[in-house]
Amino acid sequence: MTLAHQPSMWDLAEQATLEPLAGVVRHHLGRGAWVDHLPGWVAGSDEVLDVLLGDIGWREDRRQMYEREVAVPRLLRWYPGQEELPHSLLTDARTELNRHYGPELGEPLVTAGMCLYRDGRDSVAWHGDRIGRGRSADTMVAIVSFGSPRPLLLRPVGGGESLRFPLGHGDLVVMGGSCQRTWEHCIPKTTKPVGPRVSVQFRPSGVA
Ligand SMILES: O=C(O)CCC(=O)C(=O)O
Ligand SMILES: [Fe+2]
Repeated sequence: MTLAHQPSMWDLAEQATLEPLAGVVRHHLGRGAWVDHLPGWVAGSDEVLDVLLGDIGWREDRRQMYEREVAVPRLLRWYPGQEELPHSLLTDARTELNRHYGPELGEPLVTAGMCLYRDGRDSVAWHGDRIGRGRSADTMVAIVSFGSPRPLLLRPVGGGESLRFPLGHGDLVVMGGSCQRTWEHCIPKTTKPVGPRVSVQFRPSGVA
């Protein structure tokens, strides 16, 4: 007799699941922007992180910076709507987000953009997701975080005090309303010793 095909207690305990989205809390930022935050949306996220940190086709992007071409300080993986996501939990997450936000958004979240922050030197600078319709129309960007906690900072376009949303393993944050036009967001670098973090961003098609 072999035990090889029996699920162990460990496997059972590690199954990733989604908590009810009803627990999400909305923060109105002003200027028609809001952020929904649900820490611990995904329970048992370790197995999802394991898959995301594997060989799923991460690539380094390069950008022109003045005279020089430099590496963007994070790895990227883009899933157009038709490509199967690397873990079924992520497919379920998109379905649940669409069930919850569909009536308010009026269209589905389709694409999944992923960022891998290898350590505290990786980051994303202040920006709004304004490629496509985010430039001119209200939209939503839903982000699920896996791995080491990193804060998402938001500040009003044109200046003002910044807000800080800690994003830990399994946490959900949704930026909605005018957020991409009237506010900017970033993931700052840190000198603290942090492990890798993967963010999965769901967006409607035509928003990036
Ligand atoms: O990693 C995050 O949570 C944010 C990523 C982001 O803002 C972007 O890729 O547009
Ligand atoms: Fe962004």
